[in-house]
Amino acid sequence: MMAADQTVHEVPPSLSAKVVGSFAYLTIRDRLPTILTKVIDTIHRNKNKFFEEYGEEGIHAEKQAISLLSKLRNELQTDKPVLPLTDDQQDTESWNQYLQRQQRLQGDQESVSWFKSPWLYVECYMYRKIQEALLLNPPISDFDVFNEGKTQSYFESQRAIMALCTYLEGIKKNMEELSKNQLFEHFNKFLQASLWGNKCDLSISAGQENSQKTSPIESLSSLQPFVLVDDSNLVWSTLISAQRPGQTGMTSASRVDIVLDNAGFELVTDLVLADFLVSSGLARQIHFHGKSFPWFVSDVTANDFQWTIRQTMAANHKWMSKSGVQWQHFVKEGVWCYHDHPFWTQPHEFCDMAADAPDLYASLQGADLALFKGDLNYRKLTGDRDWDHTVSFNAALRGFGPAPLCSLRTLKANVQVGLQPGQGEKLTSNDPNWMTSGKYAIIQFYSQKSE
Ligand SMILES: O=P(O)(O)OC[C@H]1O[C@](O)(CO)[C@@H](O)[C@@H]1O
Ligand SMILES: [Mn+2]
Repeated sequence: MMAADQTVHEVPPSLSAKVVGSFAYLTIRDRLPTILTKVIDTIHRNKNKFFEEYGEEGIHAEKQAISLLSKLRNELQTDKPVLPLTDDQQDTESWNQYLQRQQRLQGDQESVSWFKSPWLYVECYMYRKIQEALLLNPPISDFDVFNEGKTQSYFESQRAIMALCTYLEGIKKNMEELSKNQLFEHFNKFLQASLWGNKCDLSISAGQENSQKTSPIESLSSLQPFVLVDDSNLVWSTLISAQRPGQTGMTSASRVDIVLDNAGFELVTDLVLADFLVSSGLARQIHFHGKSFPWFVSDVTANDFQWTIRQTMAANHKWMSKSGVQWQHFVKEGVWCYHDHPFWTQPHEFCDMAADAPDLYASLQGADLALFKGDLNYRKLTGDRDWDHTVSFNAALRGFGPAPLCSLRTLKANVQVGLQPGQGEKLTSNDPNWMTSGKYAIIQFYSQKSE
């Protein structure tokens, strides 16, 4: 495949639990069953709530859902074949077609199964199966099994959220007087705060509490050495080059899309960044992309998005509530829009988006910049494959590039490209878990325009 660097790259195999002892193997053997057990426990703990709301039907649904999830956990732990979905949802057919595609790719020697098939596929499949177990048991179909963890992560990050909103409102007070360099300084701080906000996902911790305790802005400089790729200058110049001459000097016409990741503290860092981009005139509109159902323990759904804004508005803290009111206003005025296309809760590599979700690809082409938050999005951007670390980001994207894009990711899975020769080896000698600990991060940019 031809890449900007003209190097021909063999497309490596998908990461999978076939490699015994690998992070994929340990995730499927240990963390996914733990997450399923916590889901079963959460449904059981809400038995009385279901009875109060739905009577005997609620109890019956609880029992049915738990038996489906126990069966799923057993199938996972005994490496049974992956089965087609049986609920009648908008995406059911597409999921079952993807299963057939995996079976064709794998050949009919062995069935598509938890420990033999691509990690990305089976991990995404588990979260879709959790949704199926609920959808097949109305009236508890829209019960969010991960809600408690997400709201807890928000409440346990209060001090960090107060610090961030205070810093933001302080900047916005005299935004007019800021020089371009000062604007760039603050932009960088908000971009990095959004980056490190990604440390707080609840999948890597198998649902264990993982909120932000330290002051997000003050800790940025001490975290800088852990940023392995820093293309923030390219992100800045993309925003600046989207400026258009207006009546009163340069005004922004740019649309920035943020493909969200986790709720709780991370979402607040994304909303603060989005507020700064609009209030500073660096962007005219922000399009947020969330998940259409509870996903990967802590990923943002529409409920989480609205709840977080309402909760911030209602906070007993002057600058938090001021920020929340502003965010509600942005949503009302259409300056901020929220979308949740079903493609984001499917297992596809993003290089398949143009073919499998052309409407979403076309929508992203309307952006001047697309920010992809988190580890799972990076796995999908790079196809979750065993690339050599020095392969270029562009090559690993395999043609995906609807708009200038940037991944803001803390490393929590063993795929990383676009490093300098020897950089990966040096990291491995210092810290064998550098790719999965969440200690390191990247700000990695790509634009077809820069080819
Ligand atoms: O919320 P994020 O940053 O996408 O992280 C998701 C985590 O879940 C994983 O799938 C591992 O279970 C990894 O991708 C990552 O560790
Ligand atoms: Mn996530």
